[in-house]
Amino acid sequence: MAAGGVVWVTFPKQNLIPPPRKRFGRKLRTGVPLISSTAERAYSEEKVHEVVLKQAAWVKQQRPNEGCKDWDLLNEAYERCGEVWAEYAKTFYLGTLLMTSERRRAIWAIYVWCRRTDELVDGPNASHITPRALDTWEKRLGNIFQGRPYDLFDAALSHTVSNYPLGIQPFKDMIEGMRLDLLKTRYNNFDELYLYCYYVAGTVGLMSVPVMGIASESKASNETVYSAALALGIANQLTNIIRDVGEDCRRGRIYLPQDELASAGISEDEIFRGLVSNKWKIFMKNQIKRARMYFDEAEKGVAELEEASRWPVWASLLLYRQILDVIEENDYNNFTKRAYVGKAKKFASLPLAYGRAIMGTSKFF
Ligand SMILES: CC(C)=CCC/C(C)=C/CC/C(C)=C/CC/C(C)=C/COP(=O)(O)OP(=O)(O)O
Repeated sequence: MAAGGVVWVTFPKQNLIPPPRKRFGRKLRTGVPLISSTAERAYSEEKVHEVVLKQAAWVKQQRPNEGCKDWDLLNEAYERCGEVWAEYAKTFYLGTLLMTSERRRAIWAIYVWCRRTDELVDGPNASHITPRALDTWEKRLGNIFQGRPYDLFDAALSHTVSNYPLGIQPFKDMIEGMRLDLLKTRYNNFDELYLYCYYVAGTVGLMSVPVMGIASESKASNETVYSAALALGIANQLTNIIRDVGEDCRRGRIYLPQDELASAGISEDEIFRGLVSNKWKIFMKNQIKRARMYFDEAEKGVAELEEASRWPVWASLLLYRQILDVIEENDYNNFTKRAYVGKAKKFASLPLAYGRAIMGTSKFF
């Protein structure tokens, strides 16, 4: 776990540089580039250096009189992270809006790095991504932690890891999850699936705690709080997997445990055909039950967080948990119906989340 490995780095301000826009492949609706696929595939250390020099020159050229105020660039870096996060994480974005601004920015920077990492194997250029590209990404991660960011998004994270006691291990583990995802399209049993969920989402829980903060009055051990955070990541990912069965199998991936599918008598052919049979419904009920168990586990830890972080965490927990309710309402058709929590429902859960946050427990609300 991340709790022990605290890494402090000094952030070198002169490295705050904008990304090489032209090289970015994918653009979001807001025009924000997300990942530089060509660069990810082809860049070498020398090329990076060359790009960095070009960018530094660009900065000077753009702001000749201003003398390139690093603080402005840093703000821009965080703002861009916010834009990406708003575009991508519809469910979690709302929760981050409830945080203090400093924490919100840090969480955006962390989550955007996670999103970009995920995008390497899940995005439009995924077919070009090799284990070597992930090695390069990991090297770049090391540079971020040493205060040598490559682009603007990295710069925000570099600043964040210098501001909060974040360890590098969960970030590395997430890259390991991507390595796994490159090679693996089936999971034999829940143990294997759990490991995958840890890599791709449990790690996010571990990264979040140092930013959210543990309440000074909390009597719980660090392990308890980190376990709850890990459980929330696992619960979210299991929910995600249950929600996206149809979408994933169209990409040739089945994350559901093979042994459990076999015991339920469900064949791959039925999954590919999107058959919502009775046995599928029973199987789904059990998968949902397990995801809820992890949510329950996570709930126990929220009250241990700093007060200002409880509401946002409760909000995102309740929002994501509701996806499971929608799957039930959709009568377990997660092949062609996307379980979606509408805006009205989302906003309706905010007072409930607030109530839980101030009572410090889930009992009364
Ligand atoms: C409970 C305690 C003690 C702390 C909280 C620790 C936290 C914040 C844990 C949450 C970790 C987290 C946000 C994991 C992400 C997992 C996940 C499945 C993300 C899916 O992201 P998207 O697919 O982009 O989201 P959408 O469903 O909105 O599309």
